[in-house]
Amino acid sequence: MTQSVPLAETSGADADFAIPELNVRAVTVRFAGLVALDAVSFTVAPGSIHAVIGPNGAGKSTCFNVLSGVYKATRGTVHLGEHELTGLAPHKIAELGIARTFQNIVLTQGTVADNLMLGRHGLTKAGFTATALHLPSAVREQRRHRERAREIAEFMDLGAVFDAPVGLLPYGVRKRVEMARALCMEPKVLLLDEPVAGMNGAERVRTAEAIASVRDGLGISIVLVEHDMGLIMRLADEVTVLDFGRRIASGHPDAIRRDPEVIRAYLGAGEEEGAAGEPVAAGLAGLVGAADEAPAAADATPVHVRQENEERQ
Ligand SMILES: Nc1ncnc2c1ncn2[C@@H]1O[C@H](COP(=O)(O)OP(=O)(O)OP(=O)(O)O)[C@@H](O)[C@H]1O
Repeated sequence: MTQSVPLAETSGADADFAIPELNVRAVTVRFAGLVALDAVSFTVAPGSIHAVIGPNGAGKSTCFNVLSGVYKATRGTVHLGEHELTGLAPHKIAELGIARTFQNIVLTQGTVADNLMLGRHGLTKAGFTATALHLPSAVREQRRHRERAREIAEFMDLGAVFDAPVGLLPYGVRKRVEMARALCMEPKVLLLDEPVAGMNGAERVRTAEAIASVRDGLGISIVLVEHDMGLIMRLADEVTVLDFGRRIASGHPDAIRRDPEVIRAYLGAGEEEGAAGEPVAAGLAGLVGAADEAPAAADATPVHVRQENEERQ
């Protein structure tokens, strides 16, 4: 993950590939009587890692589902640059440049190459008949997509397993394949839903490096939902904190981890008064940079995920 690859494989399309701001404005989502998101706003700066965090049930997944078109906002708007995404179908949103990975989907079928080529599907121009008949234009196009998929695999440190069956790879590598598949869509914004959930310490370090490389090497914006606070504090350029569907804080990770309302939301009201705030301050400060060294001891990963991690180690 040290080399850089061009932002887009399309020649002469650089203007189209300028990374725009992602603007979420006053988005509300209601499920019957429940307000899962309550007028939430935030902006993802081009080429930044923007984390959306919050306790269980805060509305993080709902937010992701709105951004990717799985859920429709009851109110509010989402724009990617000049394009309004509000209410568009997921495939339209993907076409406009938003790709996502899922928390619980880990690929097991086919080779790494097969999976990455699935990510190229939306960019393939040759129709079904041309492809089935192996017409020269279709063959050329497939070859070009495969070369690009290999480039992305190498960027994600997957070059050595490009032709390997995904099902035989370790869990952490499969999760990286999933991220590479999303990158094969040539997105402008990558939505990562709990990318290190269920990983052991070494896998987390590798994945954190991969995420940083995507920002630093490709310049793509990343929106990250993750419970691992060490990873968030280390990687994120900006953090939006949700609690009961409301945005309670937004800003640089250093400011977020000292924000009294964030501390209250995570650790419970009243605790920050104990011992001049030291236990709380120490607890949150301990999260910073802790994910890589001692993820189970110091992060805010939910208990069930920690147990999975321990079983894997
Ligand atoms: N499809 C749905 N129908 C009804 N309620 C829903 C639906 N999806 C989410 N909710 C509710 O909306 C609220 C926010 O849920 P959401 O899954 O977005 O939270 P979260 O922050 O992602 O939580 P977690 O960290 O546990 O994944 C919760 O009260 C949840 O029960």
